[in-house]
This record gives sequence, C-alpha cells and structure tokens, in this order.
Amino acid sequence: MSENGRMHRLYAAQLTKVTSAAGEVNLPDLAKVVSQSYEEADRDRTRTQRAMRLMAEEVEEANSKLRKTIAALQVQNDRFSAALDNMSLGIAMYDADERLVVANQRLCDVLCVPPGSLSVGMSYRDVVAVCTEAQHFGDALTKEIYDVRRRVFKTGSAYHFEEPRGNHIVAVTTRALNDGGCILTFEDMTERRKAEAQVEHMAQHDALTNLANRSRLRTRLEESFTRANRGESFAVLCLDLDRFKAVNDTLGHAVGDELLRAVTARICSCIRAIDTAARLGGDEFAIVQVGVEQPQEATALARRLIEEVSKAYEIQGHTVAVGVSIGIAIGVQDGALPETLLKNADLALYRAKAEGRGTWRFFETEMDARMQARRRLELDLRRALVEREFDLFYQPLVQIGTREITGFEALLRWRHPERGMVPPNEFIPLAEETGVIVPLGAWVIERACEEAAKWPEHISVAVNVSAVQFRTPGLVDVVTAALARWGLAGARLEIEITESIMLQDNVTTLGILRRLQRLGVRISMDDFGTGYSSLSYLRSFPFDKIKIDQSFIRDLTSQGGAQAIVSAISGLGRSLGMRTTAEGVETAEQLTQLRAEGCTEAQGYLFGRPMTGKEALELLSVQGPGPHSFACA
Ligand SMILES: Nc1nc2c(ncn2[C@@H]2O[C@@H]3COP(=O)(O)O[C@H]4[C@@H](O)[C@H](n5cnc6c(=O)[nH]c(N)nc65)O[C@@H]4COP(=O)(O)O[C@H]3[C@H]2O)c(=O)[nH]1
Repeated sequence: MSENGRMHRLYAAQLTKVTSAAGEVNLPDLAKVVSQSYEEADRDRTRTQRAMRLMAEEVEEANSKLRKTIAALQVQNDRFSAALDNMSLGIAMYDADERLVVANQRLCDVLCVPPGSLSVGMSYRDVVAVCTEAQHFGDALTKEIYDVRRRVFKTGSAYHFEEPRGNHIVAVTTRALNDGGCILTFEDMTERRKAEAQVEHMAQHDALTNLANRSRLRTRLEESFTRANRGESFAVLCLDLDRFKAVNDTLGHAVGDELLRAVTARICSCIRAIDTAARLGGDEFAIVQVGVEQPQEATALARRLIEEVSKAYEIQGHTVAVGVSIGIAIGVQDGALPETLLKNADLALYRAKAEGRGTWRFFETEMDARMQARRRLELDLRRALVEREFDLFYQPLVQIGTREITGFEALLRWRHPERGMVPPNEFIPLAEETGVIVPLGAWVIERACEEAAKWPEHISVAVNVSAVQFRTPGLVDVVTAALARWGLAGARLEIEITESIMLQDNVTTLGILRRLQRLGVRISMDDFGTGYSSLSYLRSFPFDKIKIDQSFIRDLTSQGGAQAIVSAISGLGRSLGMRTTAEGVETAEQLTQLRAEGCTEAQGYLFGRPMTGKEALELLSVQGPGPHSFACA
C-alpha cells in the first residue's frame, strides 16, 4: 500500500480494477484501462483549449466594441468641444461642489480675461477672482455675482442680468441643474444693444440733418406741457425756407441736401441745448423754445434765426441764398395739446409767408377761423367738381380793323348752390394751391373744345391754363385727347398762359409749349406788362399773341404812361409778328385809341360780357355764317 500510496491515484485505481483476487494483474486489461484514461484526458484538453479560444475571441470582440465606442465618444467629444468653442456665448458649467466642469474658449473672451485663465477644476470663487483681477468686475458687481450664486445654487432658480463692462455689455443667464450644479451663459450684447440704440435713434431723428423728427418733437412738446403746469412758458416756432425749392430744382438735390444741413447748423447755433430743433420734412423745421419769458424771447429767437439763416451759403462752388419765414405759437395760451399748438404755429407761418416772407408772425385766434373757412372752400371745390357745378362762359374777341369776331375766351364760373355765381378770382388761387386745378383745368379744356366744335370754322376758343397744370404731367395728352374727341383743328384752340408759367422750370415749360404748338395750338401771353420779365419771355418762345393787361387799357384815355406802354407793346407785337389783344375794352374812345396804336384785337364789355355757351352760339347765328362784326365805334 505504501507503494500504492506513492502511485498516482488514478493509476492505483486502475491497478486495483485489473488485479484478481489472487493478486495477479491482468496486463491486457490494464493496458486497456490506461489507454481509456489517456483518451479521456486528451478529450478534456481539447475541450479546454476550445473553451479558451472561444473566451479569447469573446474578449477580443468586447475589446473591439469598446475601442469603437471610445472612438465614437471621442468624435462626439470633439464635436461638442468644437460646438462649445465656436458658440457666440461663453459657457461655464459647475458641479454641485461649485467646481468648473465645462468651460468653452469663448468664455474668456466674453469675460474679458486672458485666454486660458479659466480652466476645468477651478472653483466658482477662483473664477470670480480671475475676473476681479482682470478688473472687469467692480465691487458691487462682485457682490451681485456672489448673490446670484447663492440664489442659484441654493434655490435652483434661474437668473438673468446685464452688466456694462467697460465698453462692453454682457448678459449673464444662470440656470440650476438637476445634479445640484448650475450652468452660466455669458452673451456679449454690445453690438446688439448698439444696433438697438441706433434703431431707436433713427426712429426719433431725421436721417439727413440728425435733428429730432416729428415723433421726438411731439415727446418734447408733451414734456413742455407738463412743465407748463408748473408755470414754465414755452414757444413753438415753425420755420419754412423761402426759395429752397428753386435752389433744389436748379442746382440739384445734392446741393439741396447740403443746404439743409448748413441751415440746420445755423438753426442749432441760434438755440440753447435745452431747446429742441426738429425737421418736419422738406424745408420745414420746428423749434421748441423752453423756459423763457414769452413772447419777448420767441421774438428775439425769430429775429436771430432770420438773420442767421438768410446769410449766404457757399455750397459745392455755388453761392446760395435762402430766406426763412416763421410762425410762432405760445404754450399753453395758443393751444392745450401738442397738435393744436403745432397747427397754430403753422397757421402763423402761413400768414408770415403770405405777408411777404422773411418775417415772423404770432398766432392769432382769427387765423384759425380763416383757415377753417379756407379748408371748407377746398372741400367745396372738390365736391363741386364731382357735382358738376362749374360752367364756362364765353367772351368775344374782336378784330379791331374789321370788327369781326375771331373767337371767344372761355372763362370759368362756379354756380355755387348757396353762394350763387362765384367769380374765378375767388376760387382759382385755392384750386391751384390744392391741386384741384389739375382735374378742373382738364375739364375746362375738354368743355371749351366741345363748345367750339359747334361754332363756324374760323372762330377759335381761348382757354386759360394755370402754372400748376404745366407742372403736372399730362397737359399735352389732355389737349390732344380733347381736340381728337371733338374733331377740333389745333389752330382753333388758343392757350393763354401768364408769366408765372415761364418762371418755373424753363426747359420743361418750353418743351410743353413746343409740343402744343406742334399740335397747331396757338399760345398767347396773358396779362402782358404786369410781370417783371414779360419782355424777356417774348424772346424765349414764339408766342402767337400778346394780351395787353386791362389795367393799361383802363388808363389809356387818362394822362400817364399807359398810352405809351400800349403803343410800345403793339409795336413790339408787329415787329415780332405776334397779334396783340387789348383786354377790358369798355369804351368806344379806348377802341379808337387802340386802333390808332395799331393793336390788332380787342376784348371787353364794349363788345360783350362773358356769356353762356348758348348765348355765344346765338350771337354767332344772329350775325349769320360770318364774318361776324360789331357795329360799335
Ligand atoms: N372790368 C372789366 N373786366 C373785364 C372786361 N372784359 C373782360 N373782363 C374780365 O377780365 C377777365 C379776363 O380774363 P383773364 O385776364 O384771363 O383773367 C381771368 C383768368 O386769369 C382766370 N380764369 C378764368 N377762367 C379760368 C380758367 O378756366 N382757368 C384758369 N386757370 N384761370 C381762369 O380768372 C381771371 C378772371 O376771370 P373773370 O372774372 O372771368 O374776368 C375776366 C373777364 O370777365 C371789361 O371790359 N371790364
């Protein structure tokens, strides 16, 4: 046994198995048993090796997955870092222990601290210390930052504040996180706030002059009204430049703009910093003069403004001169609301302009009543056009030599339902101012052509055309259409213009006159001799006729220069090949003299007052198919 004891246990068991009771070992059996054991061991080893291989493969697969996950995480991480570092916001994330766990590169820029001075792992207190060192936080702000921290960390609330930091404005938003930490975002608001301030400024100021605009002026007026309750008086001055339009039209908009800026500088030099100057549009300005003794101070300011603004300007090589008219209203006596006060200052301005320009007027209560009457008349005019209350009367024009009727002048009348027949002088100026003259004048041309088409072929019709119609496009089209519609030869229409037409943009005016002449239409210069430069206009355009103003005819038989003037104009007409018509001929004596002076045509009560179309037609038919002559004189 002791020998068996040194034997391998398995081998001892195998020996025992093949040993007979007699103690004999059956060798073949032993060999068989041993062989079986070896085979068993071989199988175990093979199994173990396979198991190990499988395990190794699994480990490798797990490793590979891990590597892929790490790589993916790295990509993700890089992306997050790139995103964080490229954000316009600075971001700082703290954990529950108030340690910085995430910070992007922008953080240092926004906080205006040196790049790299803030890093993950720093405490909130360290971060604030870096900022304080960089001197971007004042004491008050440092305290606020600590307060914020306390509030956010302790209460989990969100907090937003904006702080000016040198020339910067930074918005700080703090939010608590679920894990007890918090995230702070810092946004540089400097540019945005600048842009907002710019927009705000633009909304309140005039772009060309940088003066206050109407909206800001209103705010200033409201403030002045509030102070007026405490006993401070103030004045509103409305300014309008005289002759600005002429400068703008002749020298161009660039010069016009520069002139407005130069005028602005002069206006600003006349007022104090507490006053407000505004541009209301075009060449209109307004000033709120505050806290002064009124009306003396407003008068002094108006005088100063007129003196300064009227001095000559040197602009782009041109010497330019404009004047200024001023209307003044005193708060609160002339209006209890900003709009009323402005409106009343405007009414006073209107009066200043009407009374010669280059001067100032204070608002007076009766101006308002007059303006309201004017406004009513304007509305009435527009209504009258729609209601067909206008009519044309016709006054004969007579050849002096033969006393034959050569044509009629169409004269506008307004059959007002309450006021009766309103003469043109009472409404044409307002129709011109308001633009009603444009449709009204077109109606006159149309109606005159319609009436003339009923007359014999040698009888023409003369129509007055206002300067405003010349300024508005479409006059030639209106004439062309009227002639075509009524089948009237162009030569039977005569257009009477006054000097005021020649005063406006000469190139355009002459162009329109030439186009009309090409249609065969004749052009006459009305009221000749009353203007300043009638003579010079005769040179610039080949008028067909000159109409001598009736003021000269009236004085013809009395002593004075009228006779010499009529004689000179008739002579001028003859030498220029233009007919001359004397207006307002009332007596046979006047006619005799006109004939002696060589005047070709006459018009006046002596031959007939303005009459209805029906009467004109009757006059022509009574006298037969023509020529139509008058037996007078
Ligand atoms: N004292 C006196 N007056 C005489 C005599 N003969 C004619 N008249 C008046 O003198 C004016 C002549 O017309 P005008 O100089 O073109 O002056 C016209 C013309 O400038 C303007 N007007 C008239 N109709 C129109 C029109 O359709 N369009 C435009 N734009 N203006 C018109 O109104 C002005 C006044 O027209 P009316 O009141 O019709 O006044 C007319 C006429 O009635 C006379 O012997 N003695």
